[in-house]
Amino acid sequence: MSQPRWAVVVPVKRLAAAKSRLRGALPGVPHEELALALAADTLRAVLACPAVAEALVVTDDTRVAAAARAAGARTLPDVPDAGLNAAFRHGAAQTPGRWVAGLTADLPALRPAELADALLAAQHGHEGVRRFVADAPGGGTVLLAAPPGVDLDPRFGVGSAAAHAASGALPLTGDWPSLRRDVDTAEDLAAAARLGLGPRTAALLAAGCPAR
Ligand SMILES: Nc1nc2c(ncn2[C@@H]2O[C@H](COP(=O)(O)OP(=O)(O)OP(=O)(O)O)[C@@H](O)[C@H]2O)c(=O)[nH]1
Ligand SMILES: C=C(OP(=O)(O)O)C(=O)O
Repeated sequence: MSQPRWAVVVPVKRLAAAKSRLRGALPGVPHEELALALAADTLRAVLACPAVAEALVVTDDTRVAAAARAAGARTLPDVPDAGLNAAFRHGAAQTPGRWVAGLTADLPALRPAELADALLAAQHGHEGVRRFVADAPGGGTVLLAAPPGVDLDPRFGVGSAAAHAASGALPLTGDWPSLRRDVDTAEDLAAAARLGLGPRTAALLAAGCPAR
């Protein structure tokens, strides 16, 4: 049987408001450039992943949308003032009958092979059940996956790993350091740099004064 190929929904907040906890992490680098680089490197890995048929970027940011389309993604505007989970639902609604995953856009060290491995793991073992990958600290979620015909039902936000588990999703337990390494703070950025950053974020780190 050939492997199903996934639709991956990647929401990105407006750059001026995004990644507020990272503001000032790279002195000399405009914050919006850093927020854009994180999303661009995440998307680059998604589009390079052999398990992915389509990336859908949900954003109201014109720079993000232009960069996403140039990279080969489809784009959709946000649901006005509805937040992150509405963005995931909006994207997932465009992919009826498909294997669909929601992924946060703050994974600048993401390796396509780790994403492929996690998506493969999500396809096996538990028919008709949503699966999720917790972030490295364990409280958050980086990936939520649903089989065809199953509502993605995203519960991202503070404590989302527990919220996803409570809603019936099962955790995926693979060792995927680059997938689990979301970047919210300067310390997270330093940890992602130790794993190896994508080119856009790496270039900014080289230009700025990196967090230690
Ligand atoms: N489209 C869209 N994406 C969002 C929204 N809120 C968060 N995101 C994205 O969801 C992902 C995870 O969110 P967070 O880690 O909380 O990122 P954030 O809200 O930009 O960061 P902070 O301001 O530090 O909380 C990031 O890739 C954000 O760009 C939203 O309202 N709409
Ligand atoms: C939105 C989330 O990300 P973070 O906790 O990194 O803000 C989440 O983990 O559900």
